[in-house]
Amino acid sequence: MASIADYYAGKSVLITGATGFMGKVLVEKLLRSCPEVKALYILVRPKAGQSMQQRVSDMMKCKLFDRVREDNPDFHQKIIPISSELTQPGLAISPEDVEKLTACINIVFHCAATIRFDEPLKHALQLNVIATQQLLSLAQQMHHLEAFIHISTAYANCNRRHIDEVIYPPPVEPKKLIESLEWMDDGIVRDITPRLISDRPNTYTYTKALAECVVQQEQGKLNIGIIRPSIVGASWQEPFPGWIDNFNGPSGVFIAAGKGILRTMRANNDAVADLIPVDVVINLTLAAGWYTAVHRPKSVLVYNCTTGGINPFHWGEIGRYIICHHVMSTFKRNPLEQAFRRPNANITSNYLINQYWILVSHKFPALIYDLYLRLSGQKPQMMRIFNRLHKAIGLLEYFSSQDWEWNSENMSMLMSQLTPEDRKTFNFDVRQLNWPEYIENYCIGTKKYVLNEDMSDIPAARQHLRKLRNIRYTFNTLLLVFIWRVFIARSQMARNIWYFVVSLCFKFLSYFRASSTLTN
Ligand SMILES: CCCCCCCCCCCCCCCCCC(=O)SCCNC(=O)CCNC(=O)[C@H](O)C(C)(C)COP(=O)(O)OP(=O)(O)OC[C@H]1O[C@@H](n2cnc3c(N)ncnc32)[C@H](O)[C@@H]1OP(=O)(O)O
Ligand SMILES: NC(=O)C1=CN([C@@H]2O[C@H](COP(=O)(O)OP(=O)(O)OC[C@H]3O[C@@H](n4cnc5c(N)ncnc54)[C@H](OP(=O)(O)O)[C@@H]3O)[C@@H](O)[C@H]2O)C=CC1
Repeated sequence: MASIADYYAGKSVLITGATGFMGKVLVEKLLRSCPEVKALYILVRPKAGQSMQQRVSDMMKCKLFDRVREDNPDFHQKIIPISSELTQPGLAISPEDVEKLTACINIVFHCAATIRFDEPLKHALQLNVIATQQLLSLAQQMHHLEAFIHISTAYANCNRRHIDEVIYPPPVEPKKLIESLEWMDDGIVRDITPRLISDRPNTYTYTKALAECVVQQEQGKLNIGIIRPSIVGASWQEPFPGWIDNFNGPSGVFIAAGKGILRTMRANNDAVADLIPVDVVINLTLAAGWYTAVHRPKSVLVYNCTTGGINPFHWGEIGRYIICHHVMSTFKRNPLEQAFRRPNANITSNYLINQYWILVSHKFPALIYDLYLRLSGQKPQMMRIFNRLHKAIGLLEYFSSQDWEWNSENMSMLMSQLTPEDRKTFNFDVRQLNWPEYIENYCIGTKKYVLNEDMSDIPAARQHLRKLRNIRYTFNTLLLVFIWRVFIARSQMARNIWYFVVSLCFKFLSYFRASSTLTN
């Protein structure tokens, strides 16, 4: 049977979401490990005043593509950007481009989505559901399409505890919801959103569940695979360890902890922290594309792409071993620049303890720092930063406080279908993942690739941490002296204890002085 790289040789691939975190890794891996691929058509929109061309050329300059650039400096010739805004009718693809795509595309990878947890329902529905529907109808017109791979999320059905590799009945018929929301104004939609999403935590997981249902309904004659990754983190091995480019999920938490801002977070110690490295997800996605095209399964195959059932790692372990020994020591060895305080974070499942630490370790220092900023004529900002952090952490806590069990038989089945060579090139065997090492590289990756901090500035960052330690010692000493003074002034007993301790110290001192004079 042809290897994965052989299969992709000469093929034209369509990718949505190629400018995003996972899309970029997908493009890079295809170019590097399937160098004979014919062309990658990527749907891109202009954004933030940048044209489509500008965005794509910026993307190709990214460090992620260093290895590909080394192998083939002309790799950009294989990338063909197609202007598209997925929220528009017909995905806003020009008729000429539609003709081009329908004539040549062999495989589609649909990665684009809004992954914001606080996205208004109408917009999340537009992008995650309606755009998927439109892309499927475009795919139906493609003359040479062999496989359509849809990226979903392992949390699409997070209202269940045990999640099989099946498409569950939708919470509501997607077409009916689309029709109903069409005539409702944004205010009404906002009011009914909590009732609609019901036992799901946000519009993201809700619309991703609806999208899976749409994929099933619109399957027609297409060969479809659905990939459901859990919490996608930095790369494990490829193209180099620790590559990450965003603040989503754990990355933002690690950065906030490394900056000494985040000191406490609520998580269930015994729950599985189902992180999955981005290169694992992409390797599985490419293998699934190959399998779907070659084996043409009759029904949609779903791949739960998770680690919990295979190589579990718990939030408690993160707290005890990783946070204490790795996140903090990693950041102390390779500290982030301009930290607010020395990194030191704890996770707890107890609501009240967490609230206590939020007050003592978040709000109180923020208040003092803002006071200092005000007094020195600057604009206060720390409280605002903490309010945003609390909002973000509040949205993540749903996922760190509960446990899910995913069946991942299709992932194992797919692995068994690969040649030994492909198993190495497209490795998604998470049994080999060493968590402490992975988390360490992840933290360094956030420093290098998200914050773009220079590793040569580490001595200055360490110096800054020492300065923060001295500030803390001075502050704690002053606080102690102040409390003691207040206490002494008010209590005769405290005064007596104080005089007793001082006279004891004097006695010891004179004893040692006398004994040292004797021995001399
Ligand atoms: C203590 C120990 C720790 C132990 C580890 C615990 C880890 C727990 C993690 C649990 C993760 C669970 C994730 C579950 C994932 C489900 C999987 C998926 O399918 S889906 C995938 C998962 N999906 C998600 O994860 C999405 C979740 N995120 C959201 O939904 C939103 O970001 C938000 C609502 C949280 C905040 O919205 P909003 O307030 O509007 O803020 P914006 O976003 O608009 O950002 C504004 C600006 O701030 C910047 N910036 C951001 N963070 C930081 C930072 N830490 N620092 C510095 N800067 C930061 C940002 O770059 C931006 O800059 P610019 O571009 O303007 O220049
Ligand atoms: N990250 C994670 O932890 C997880 C992600 N997933 C799934 O993986 C997929 C990729 O996620 P990820 O890469 O992290 O997400 P990103 O937010 O990094 O990327 C989203 C991509 O979608 C594109 N996009 C968004 N809106 C539009 C639009 N209106 N028109 C055209 N393109 C648009 C973005 O383009 P632009 O650059 O123009 O904004 C970007 O390329 C998603 O389907 C997500 O649900 C699943 C599980 C976990």
